[in-house]
Amino acid sequence: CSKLPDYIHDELRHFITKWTPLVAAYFNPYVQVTISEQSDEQFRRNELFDDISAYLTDKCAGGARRLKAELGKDGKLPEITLDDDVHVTDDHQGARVWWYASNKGPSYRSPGPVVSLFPYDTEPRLFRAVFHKRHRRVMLDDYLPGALEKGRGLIATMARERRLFTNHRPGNRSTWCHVPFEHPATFDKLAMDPDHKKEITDDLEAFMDGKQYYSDVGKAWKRGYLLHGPPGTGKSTLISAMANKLKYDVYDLDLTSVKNNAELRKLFIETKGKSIIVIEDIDAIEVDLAGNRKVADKKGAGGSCCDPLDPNKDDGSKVTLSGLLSFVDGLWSASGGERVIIFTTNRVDMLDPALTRRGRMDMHIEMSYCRFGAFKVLAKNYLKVEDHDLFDEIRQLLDDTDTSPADVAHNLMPKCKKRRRDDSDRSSSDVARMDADTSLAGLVETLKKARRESVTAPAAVKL
Ligand SMILES: Nc1ncnc2c1ncn2[C@@H]1O[C@H](COP(=O)(O)OP(=O)(O)OP(=O)(O)O)[C@@H](O)[C@H]1O
Ligand SMILES: [Mg+2]
Repeated sequence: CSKLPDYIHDELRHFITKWTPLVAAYFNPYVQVTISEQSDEQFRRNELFDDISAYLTDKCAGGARRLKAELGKDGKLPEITLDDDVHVTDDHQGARVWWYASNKGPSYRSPGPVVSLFPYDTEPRLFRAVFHKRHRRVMLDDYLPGALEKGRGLIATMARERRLFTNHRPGNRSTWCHVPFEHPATFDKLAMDPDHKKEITDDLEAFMDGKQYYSDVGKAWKRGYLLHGPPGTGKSTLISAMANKLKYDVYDLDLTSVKNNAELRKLFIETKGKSIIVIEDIDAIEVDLAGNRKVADKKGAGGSCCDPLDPNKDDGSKVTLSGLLSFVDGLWSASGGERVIIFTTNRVDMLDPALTRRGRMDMHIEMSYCRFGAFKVLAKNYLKVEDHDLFDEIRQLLDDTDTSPADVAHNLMPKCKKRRRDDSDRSSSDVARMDADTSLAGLVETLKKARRESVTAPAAVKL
């Protein structure tokens, strides 16, 4: 209507602008239903989008002209989904529906009245069903509910591949991309003090079974863990073991590529339930967060940081500590349902007190240097050895030195491969025993060297 000639006076222009779309809609015989990826009502991902996606993948993919294939879990069978901007048709009781998959937002309109089940606010992906209006009743009352239910059933029964997400910024927009999550870590293989390990697994089990408890006490069904310890002590490995135990997806959030709190909120909203959100090395991004801490101090942790007088105010150009904390245990933390939030750090003492204060994260887990209990797990994993003549000496050396499980594991690994190449004609149990002897002897030497160095190191510092 902006293209109407200038000589048309305002009243007529207003009339045309108001009535043209309505008249066009009246005569358009087609109805559209859109199902957006994002529900703006609940500020969470729209689960119906996933249901319909599963339904269409199963039912309609054969009719699509362009399909998107991603490698399935075993790396062989492709997982087929509709590519963006293609359509497929589906028939139900003599009525035909055209399904469109689109990544375009509000500007993407085709003529006809729109029944929007889940309206959108910012460029979500969406599915759009278009059908003749004489089939309106059968489509809305029968076909669509049936398709959604079938999709939900498919999701429930499908052994869904779990995913590892990370955020990135193609263009000027922050979004998640993913790869299959295939880390083999389990609690059985994790080298740590057995009592400590049991404490963590008990906590996770209580969380998994805690739906009713969380609802009864009026708490959001989420759990926060702060993992701290020196490099190579197994923090990332523990996260993978947790994800495998809970059967959750993992969202590895890189805060350095998040522009501001609004973008952070959008990323959180886009995460699904039954997921672990991880922010690794939180101490490394402390510079930005600490700057904004001054504001959080004034307002109270987790409070607003929009102080117009403060140079560190949330001016929409950065992620602030209070912005982050509002997802950890503020109002936003309840969005999206069952989830775990994990921070990791090498330097817990350097963290902002707002992050470490009591009650902020539900559990602080210290991953420590390798002592004998943890070593026994590694010896079993790598060498299949549960006892050995060198164990007593190794116990003493591990008590005397601060060696990370990663370093111990490194000592148990490479020599095995070397020996196997040299000794292909020996029996496998002989080779395994010799591997163990060599690796453990090598470990003893490494630990002795580390002990010597740790004794001389302080003197060197004084000089
Ligand atoms: N507790 C452990 N149990 C089993 N394996 C471990 C453990 N700690 C370290 N490892 C081994 O060492 C490697 C490095 O460990 P990991 O990446 O989990 O350490 P990290 O604590 O996350 O280190 P960083 O602080 O540098 O991120 C792992 O791939 C794993 O093989
Ligand atoms: Mg790590």
